Amino acid sequence: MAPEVPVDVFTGTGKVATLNAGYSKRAYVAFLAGNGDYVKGVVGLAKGLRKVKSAYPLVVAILPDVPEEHREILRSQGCIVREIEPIYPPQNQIQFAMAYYVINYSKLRIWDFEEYSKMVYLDADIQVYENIDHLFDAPDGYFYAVKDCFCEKTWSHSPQFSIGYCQQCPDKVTWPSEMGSPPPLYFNAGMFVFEPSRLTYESLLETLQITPPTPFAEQDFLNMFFQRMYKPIPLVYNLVLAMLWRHPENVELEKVKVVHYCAAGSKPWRYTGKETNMDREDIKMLVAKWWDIYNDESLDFKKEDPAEGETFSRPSIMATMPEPAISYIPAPSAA
Ligand SMILES: O=c1ccn([C@@H]2O[C@H](COP(=O)(O)OP(=O)(O)O[C@H]3O[C@H](CO)[C@H](O)[C@H](O)[C@H]3O)[C@@H](O)[C@H]2O)c(=O)[nH]1
Ligand SMILES: O[C@H]1[C@H](O)[C@@H](O)[C@H](O)[C@@H](O)[C@H]1O
Ligand SMILES: [Mn+2]
Repeated sequence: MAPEVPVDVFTGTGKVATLNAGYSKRAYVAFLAGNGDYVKGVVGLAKGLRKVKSAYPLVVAILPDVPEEHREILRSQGCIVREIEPIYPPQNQIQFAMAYYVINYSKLRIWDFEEYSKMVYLDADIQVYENIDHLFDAPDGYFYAVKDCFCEKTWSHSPQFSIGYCQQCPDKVTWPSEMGSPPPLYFNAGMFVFEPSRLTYESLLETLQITPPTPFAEQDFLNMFFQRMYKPIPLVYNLVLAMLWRHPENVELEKVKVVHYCAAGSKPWRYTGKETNMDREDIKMLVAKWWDIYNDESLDFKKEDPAEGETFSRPSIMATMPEPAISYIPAPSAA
């Protein structure tokens, strides 16, 4: 039997392992496609990680269609920019929404980043408000992520939604026995802890080629692939905003460490306040909080900043290293 995850790993009270010998083998990783405004999300994230004094660098896996100007912005914010090749869905499966699938499946390339032993993946529309470096100390051999919520319209294609079942409150509407066994736990793939590995990477790509695309693209795929290794972690590590109005009884907002601006209309850099639920006070507060970090010039990366010592000088050195030359086929526009 695999060992249980020690509870204290997720309390966040433990010491941050800054001078850990394995330090250089740990990193956060985000993903960027296209020439649009998601680059703002990654910049915000880089500054947010700096604000909470994260000891580990932020690697950004980018598709070839990210313009040089945006790559430069990322480097100037201390990010390690790594170009990846696009991953296409299995042939003949998809006539429409191709860009959507290419964007999302390409994320699987991060399993190939074998120079890191452990990584924490974060979507560009995520912000980190408290240090989460202790997640790297979680035992190896598992896939850690936060359970998703099935209550938003984005889930209307699913049997869960059709009967009003959500794993966030599994006793409210119980799973009817005539529908078979209840669905396995399902995570949101905007944040997860994983171990890059060439073997896993190859198996992911191979399996993808025989897996028909489904509405939540790589999120559905990863849920299937890692079903048996999946360990849920507390929702403070990825607050999917819809939790605020769908399951307020499960949320203690002041304890939340990581916010995922994934609800329709909630991306801070596109926020207008007009969409459903976007006029809520908690949402306005969280959007303002994101902008405070984004606009805070004191959080801009300073190459020569000695105050941060070993833990920050290393990312700066790596950030100035040339990218490895990788050949690629052009990606479709991510618009
Ligand atoms: O034009 C784009 C679109 C997306 N992205 C990247 O792709 C990520 C996923 O897109 P969103 O964050 O907009 O989408 P959601 O949060 O609604 O996505 C959720 O569902 C997706 C699949 O449906 C993925 O699984 C994603 O990780 C999960 O959080 C972004 O954060 C960003 O890193 C870009 O770089 N450019
Ligand atoms: O990844 C998706 C997406 O982010 C949606 O916005 C959200 O409603 C879903 O719960 C999630 O699974
Ligand atoms: Mn997202």
